[in-house]
Amino acid sequence: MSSPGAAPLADLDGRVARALRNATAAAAASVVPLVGSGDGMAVDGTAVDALRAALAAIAVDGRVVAGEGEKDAAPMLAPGERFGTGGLALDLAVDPVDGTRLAASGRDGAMAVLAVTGRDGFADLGPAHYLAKQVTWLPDAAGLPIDRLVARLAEVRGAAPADVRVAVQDRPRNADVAARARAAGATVVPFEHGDIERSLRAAQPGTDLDVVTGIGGAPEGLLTAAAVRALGADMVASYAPQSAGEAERLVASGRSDSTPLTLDDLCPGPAWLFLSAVTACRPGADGVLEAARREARGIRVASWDVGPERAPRRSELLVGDDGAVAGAGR
Ligand SMILES: O=P(O)(O)OC[C@H]1O[C@](O)(COP(=O)(O)O)[C@@H](O)[C@@H]1O
Repeated sequence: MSSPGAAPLADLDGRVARALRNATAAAAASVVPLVGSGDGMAVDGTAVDALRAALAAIAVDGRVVAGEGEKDAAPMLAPGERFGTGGLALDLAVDPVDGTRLAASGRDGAMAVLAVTGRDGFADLGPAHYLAKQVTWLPDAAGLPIDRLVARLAEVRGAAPADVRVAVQDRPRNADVAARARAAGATVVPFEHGDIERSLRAAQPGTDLDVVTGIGGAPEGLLTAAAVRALGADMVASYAPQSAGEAERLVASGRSDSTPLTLDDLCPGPAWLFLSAVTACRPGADGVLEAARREARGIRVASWDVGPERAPRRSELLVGDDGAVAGAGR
């Protein structure tokens, strides 16, 4: 959480924003040869190396606060790692590939994704690997019991409960919340991996999803919170340890799984999220971001980003074999 007196970062220089977006493009491009390889560790390791190299050259005083990988013992950018050549103080949450197993098996929904905010602008989740999360586009609605949330969304949309679509990651730990959403009359949309992609859609009205709920990865929760903040949507979370060891570490760090984390706790100030598709992704209502693919002049990558007080933007980029990124005119 923001340290007392820390001013939230109000703006991001356009060059820094482009460099952060391009870092995700470099990561996505780096794993193109590994899509469908079956080797998830190689996917993560290659993306981490590409991201680390790209981040090193950005003119910021950067600090990693959440880098997905610890719970799966996968290569990762480690919390506390510094990056950049100096300048604006930024904190970074990053998942070099959300959907590693999707990329390794050549399925849709894998993306390189990072989010930034000002120094101390993300919650410190300590040793948490998992969070219970609820995300919805309806402001001030996250945290309602799922039956009341479904009823409220149906009322606001002037729709039947069955038209309210609730995405739940298909895991035994989420069976109860999925059953409660179904009992409330909602349509439950199970998914295997990629709760950031689903949360981005649930955080925007007019997509195929109204809610994401259930337990998923903790770093993904901070990335989601940054986007939810930028999109003006709502989110709550709580610690949800999935092993005795995780529970013990949480308690030892002074955290309790009964502590609700609101959006103001998770990401209180302005935040920016940048992503690039590894395989085809759908971050919003405005169609598919195509999978990164090799062309004669380099690897074409589709990116998407969102920041405070502006609509999401899409860009097409070309990543050269030297890692240099340029706009890709057709
Ligand atoms: O697969 P688990 O252990 O249930 O963890 C859930 C998390 O894993 C993912 O499905 C995939 O994450 P990674 O590809 O980064 O490992 C996330 O979207 C989700 O938050």
